Amino acid sequence: MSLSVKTPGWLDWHPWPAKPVLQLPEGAVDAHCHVFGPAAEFPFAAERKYTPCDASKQQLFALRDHLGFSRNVIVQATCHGADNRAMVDACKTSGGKARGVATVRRSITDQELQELHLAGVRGVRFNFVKRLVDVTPQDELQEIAERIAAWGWHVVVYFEAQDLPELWPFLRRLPTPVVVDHMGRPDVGQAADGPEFGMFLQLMHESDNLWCKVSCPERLSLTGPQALHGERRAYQDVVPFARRVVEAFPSRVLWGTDWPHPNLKGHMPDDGLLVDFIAQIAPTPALRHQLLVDNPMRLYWPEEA
Ligand SMILES: O=C(O)c1cc(C(=O)O)oc(=O)c1
Repeated sequence: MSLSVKTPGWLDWHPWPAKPVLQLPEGAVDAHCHVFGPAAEFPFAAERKYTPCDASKQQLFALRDHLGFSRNVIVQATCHGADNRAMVDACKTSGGKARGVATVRRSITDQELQELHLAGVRGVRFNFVKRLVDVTPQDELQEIAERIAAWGWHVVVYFEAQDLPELWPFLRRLPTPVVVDHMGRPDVGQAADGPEFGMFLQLMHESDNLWCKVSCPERLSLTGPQALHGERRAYQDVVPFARRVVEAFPSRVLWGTDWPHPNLKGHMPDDGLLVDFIAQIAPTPALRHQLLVDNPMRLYWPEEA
């Protein structure tokens, strides 16, 4: 795969997002976003499944300020494999306003883990989405989870709803807090109170250590409307799913923009309108304070929470 040729159909992040109408609470955290490269400085991994556009830390921090967030949690994107340099560089130069989630292999040394911790990393990501990665065997992941538990870190998992039954025992065994990306990617064509999403909610009920990112409506939505052209009540079909989780587990939910939105080919949302989506899923100031401030601070800046 060539270094600089974007994957066909790739949509670049929105260049001039609206100002959100929703006033975010003081200290709000964008708890899921990425940096891509820039490729000239931080080349993408040889084993990547897609080649994105560049999305630098400066561009991420400008978006943070524009949208009204105070901090970022930068999640290692799969296009960088287990080379965490771009994410680490962004965390280190953020003036304490960014923390990170890394991808590591079992060969990582204790000293490397310590360096990641000092840079601001507080979690590792395990990815089970086959279009994004060659999935790592569970025994290797378990070993990594046990090592990072000693650092007080947590595990972030990305999987698709149909894989939950198979992953269930593994998720239950993890010794750390476990954060599920993008609600475990439910099929929102099914009912929010139907069996598929019910299984995910049951896992949350049974596992006090399980957290959920109620993010990525733009990926999950089938019928929109899209967060574009001033639409401030976007992705109506995702609302019942996210709202259920927020209301049932208000102290174990996180939200993030997912900027720069890897692998979107249908439409690229306006991030300002995406922030306004939050008002639909966390309708009260108290719920929004938990979602955007209290919860991410407990997980990523516990010394300040
Ligand atoms: O659904 C995706 O394509 C996607 C990809 C990545 C990544 O490549 O890291 O991260 C995400 O949060 C979502």
